[in-house]
Amino acid sequence: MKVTKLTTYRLPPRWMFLKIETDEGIVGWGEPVIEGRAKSVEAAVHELGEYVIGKDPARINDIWQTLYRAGFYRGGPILMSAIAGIDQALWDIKGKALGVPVYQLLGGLVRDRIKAYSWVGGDRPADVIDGMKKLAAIGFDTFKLNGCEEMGLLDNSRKVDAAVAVAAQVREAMGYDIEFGLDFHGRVNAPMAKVLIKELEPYRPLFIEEPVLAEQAEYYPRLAAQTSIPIAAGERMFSRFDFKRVLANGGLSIAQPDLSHAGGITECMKIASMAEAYDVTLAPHCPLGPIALASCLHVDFASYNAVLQEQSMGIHYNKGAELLDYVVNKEDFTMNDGYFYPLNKPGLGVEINEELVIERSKNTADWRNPVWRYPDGSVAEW
Ligand SMILES: O=C(O)C(=O)C[C@@H](O)[C@H](O)CO
Ligand SMILES: [Mg+2]
Repeated sequence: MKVTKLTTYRLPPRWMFLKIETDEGIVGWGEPVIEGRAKSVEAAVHELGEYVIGKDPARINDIWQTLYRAGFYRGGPILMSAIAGIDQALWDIKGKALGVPVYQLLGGLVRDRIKAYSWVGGDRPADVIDGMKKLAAIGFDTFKLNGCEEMGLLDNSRKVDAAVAVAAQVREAMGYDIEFGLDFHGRVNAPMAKVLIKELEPYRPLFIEEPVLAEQAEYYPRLAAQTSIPIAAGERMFSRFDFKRVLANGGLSIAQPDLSHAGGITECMKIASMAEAYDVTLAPHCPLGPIALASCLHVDFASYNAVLQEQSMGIHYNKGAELLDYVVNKEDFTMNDGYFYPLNKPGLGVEINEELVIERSKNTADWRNPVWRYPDGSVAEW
């Protein structure tokens, strides 16, 4: 079998799908994207496609290593997201060619279901209680919300109290029947992270995500030493080489590689194994679409240390399309009592409505995240 063509579709809400065709008629789908830099990743996919067209799609490891090493420069969000989408599609092809779901090719099921969590509250989480109650009514008991709005490099008690008040309201309204992670989203710098985490301790969030930016990961062990709240990070780490120093330095309790940013299934399986060696759990980051989610699920069902799966149903970014809009086999993604179950169809197990993808990819908007600024006019981390 040989790869014959790569086609990319940028489409609402802010996703990109990649279709890889072969000379035997088997097609694989991947989801390479960096939210807000889709055109850059699209260009990278087609540059890297030169190393894929004409090759045997079964040789995933050789193709992955070639894509990573052959161009001299490596790593980073753009190239690793392009590799991720190509890798996902190659696994999809391999599973379809052999007639088995990808998790079987990764060693088979290590669990029967994986707990999902849902976002509530949007960019400026004020009233998250209604959202939690609606989702709790359909079985969710685990949520994630932004831990704060803009937080100045040195901010005042009122801003800290406003952030902590949201966590207090959640516990007041929902008690301990639910769990919630707080995503600091990289908005908080190290001095303020120490202050904010200390004030949040009494409300026992399940984890604090990106307490500081990945480029400040040397603070993870220091922050972990001051709190019992588990530290989570990984969406802005793009290979096992980015994770290795963070894991070795300690402080991380939950590794959150993104299957569409960190080199795909091949790389994230290696990251999962590295994390397990350091007694770090796995909770793949996934605010994206169905192919990214399916790739996460196959890794979850083959990785012992997988504990939670993010999914984008109802997420505040999904304007213009929802998680399963382009999926034919929606029923396979049903979340019963807040859990996902294995995708058992051959390959990734996602049947794409290609006609709708082609239609919706025409003239699609090029999503950008908002640019925030502090009161003094300087740019703030979003
Ligand atoms: O889902 C998360 O944990 C996020 O932090 C969302 C962020 O990754 C946006 O997708 C960036 O555009
Ligand atoms: Mg996050």
